[in-house]
Amino acid sequence: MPPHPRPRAMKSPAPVSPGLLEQIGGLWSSLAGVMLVWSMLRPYLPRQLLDHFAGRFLRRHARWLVALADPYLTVTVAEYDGERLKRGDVYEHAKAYLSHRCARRARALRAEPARNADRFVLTLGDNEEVTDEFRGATVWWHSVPSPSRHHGPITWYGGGGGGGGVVLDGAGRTYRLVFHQRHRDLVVESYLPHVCREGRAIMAANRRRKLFTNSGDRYGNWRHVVFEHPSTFDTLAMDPAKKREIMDDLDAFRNGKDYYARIGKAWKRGYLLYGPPGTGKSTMIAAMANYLDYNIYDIELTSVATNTDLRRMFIETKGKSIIVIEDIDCSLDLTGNRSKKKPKKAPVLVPGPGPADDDVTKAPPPASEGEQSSPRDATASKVTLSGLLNFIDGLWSACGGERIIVFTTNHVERLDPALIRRGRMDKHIEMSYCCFEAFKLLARNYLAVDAHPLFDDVRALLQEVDMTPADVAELLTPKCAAAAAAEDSCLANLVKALQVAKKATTAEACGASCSIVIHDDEEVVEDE
Ligand SMILES: Nc1ncnc2c1ncn2[C@@H]1O[C@H](COP(=O)(O)OP(=O)(O)OP(=O)(O)O)[C@@H](O)[C@H]1O
Repeated sequence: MPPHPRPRAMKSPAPVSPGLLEQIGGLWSSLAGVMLVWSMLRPYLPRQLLDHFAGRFLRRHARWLVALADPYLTVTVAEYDGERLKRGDVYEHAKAYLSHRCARRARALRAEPARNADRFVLTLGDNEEVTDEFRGATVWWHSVPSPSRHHGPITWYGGGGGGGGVVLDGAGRTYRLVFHQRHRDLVVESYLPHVCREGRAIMAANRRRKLFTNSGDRYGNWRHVVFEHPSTFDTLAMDPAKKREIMDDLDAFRNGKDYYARIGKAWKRGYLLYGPPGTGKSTMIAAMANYLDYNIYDIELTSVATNTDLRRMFIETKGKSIIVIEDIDCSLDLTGNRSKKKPKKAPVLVPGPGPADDDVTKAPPPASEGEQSSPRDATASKVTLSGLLNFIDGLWSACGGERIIVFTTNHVERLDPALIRRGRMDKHIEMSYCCFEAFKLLARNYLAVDAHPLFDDVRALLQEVDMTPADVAELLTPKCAAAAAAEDSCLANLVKALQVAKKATTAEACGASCSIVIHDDEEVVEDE
């Protein structure tokens, strides 16, 4: 690289005609005349004018000479753009395009996992070169490895004649595209957009949904597994009208790129899911991801050291993703300075607003009475409420776009109003106890029944008793796959459990002691 033009075939020299010799002689005498006039005029011309003329003349002719000697131009596509904050989209597209189009012809390849877990994708290995044809033009792609492991900046330089380029200082791989200068317009205006378009389509086809987590990583690095949760809106038991409303909201968000641009809002949306344990908050998140075909980033806030780490983690997330903080009331003291209430799991916290970046240097507040059992050591999270607010809707939160942020909590009343106000958490969804419509869906999914004589009993009891969808689902699960008429026994057992729960509620209301035991053999027994 760059490619060498093919040597021309040798020909025997043609005899020089006398006319040509005469022309060359004339040219020389004209040139001599110009030089003579120039040397006579030169002492009378101003110095600046001479310098200016000489500079321009030399520059122009140097470029011309370079282009004559090397007519090939170079475009570099770096793995990291924006000073290494995130991997460049163009690089990803080029990589997908090359693995699809050209990797078959390459000799050095790298294997990466594909959508289907049993398969892998081959990409260009380091220093590998392949050719591609586009509308009659030949171009060359070269994969340049990172020159060192040292993390340094990317420096761009403008180029003349041979084109621009990039100086890499350990900033990831680079693809170098080389082509003849006569194809410049074709490459810039048609070929590169074609590469991006094709690459994007290939990436979409190969995409495997991923579940990312930072859990257990003090430096806030994302690790992922393939996301394969089977929950969908079809299997999610909840009031159908409410479900439809959520799906419409998600559709509006997914198709709302232009709308968000028009109203000047970052393309993101916050969902707050609240309700008792077992009402399907996590199940709803999985259904949302499956419905939108988005990745999930599950943030374990107590594993994030500082607000700066939180911001960096956010920047590293990609578009088309759901960023989740589960049980947010347990993660931090999110009441800021407004309340003395302590978080359930009591991680170390730094109260108060304050700039997001300064928190690294803040000393943790002294442990108050009752907190001695959870020592505030150096490894504790220093993420603050202000850092979290910044994460949700600060300036950085707008980068990338197409992100949904979901908080879940069992205790919505414990959260600071600033955290969940509209605009931050745009949609508040209460996940409540099982209603009859939700039960019907569970009965259809778990037992394949749409109607049964016991349905009326279940309807009446669910109006009086609170039972979570998780409990209903458990009672509707046949304990033996081969059991005949499983629906009869499961539904009967559910009715019994609801009756016992109703009695317990009544007894509790009148102060009597009562406990409910559900034995493994599915018999619901009441102890008084
Ligand atoms: N609405 C629902 N529809 C279908 N299944 C449900 C629903 N709610 C709960 N389940 C069942 O109960 C199990 C637990 O539900 P899930 O973890 O989603 O509840 P949660 O509200 O997130 O609980 P927690 O607050 O304890 O995290 C799920 O695996 C699912 O099988």
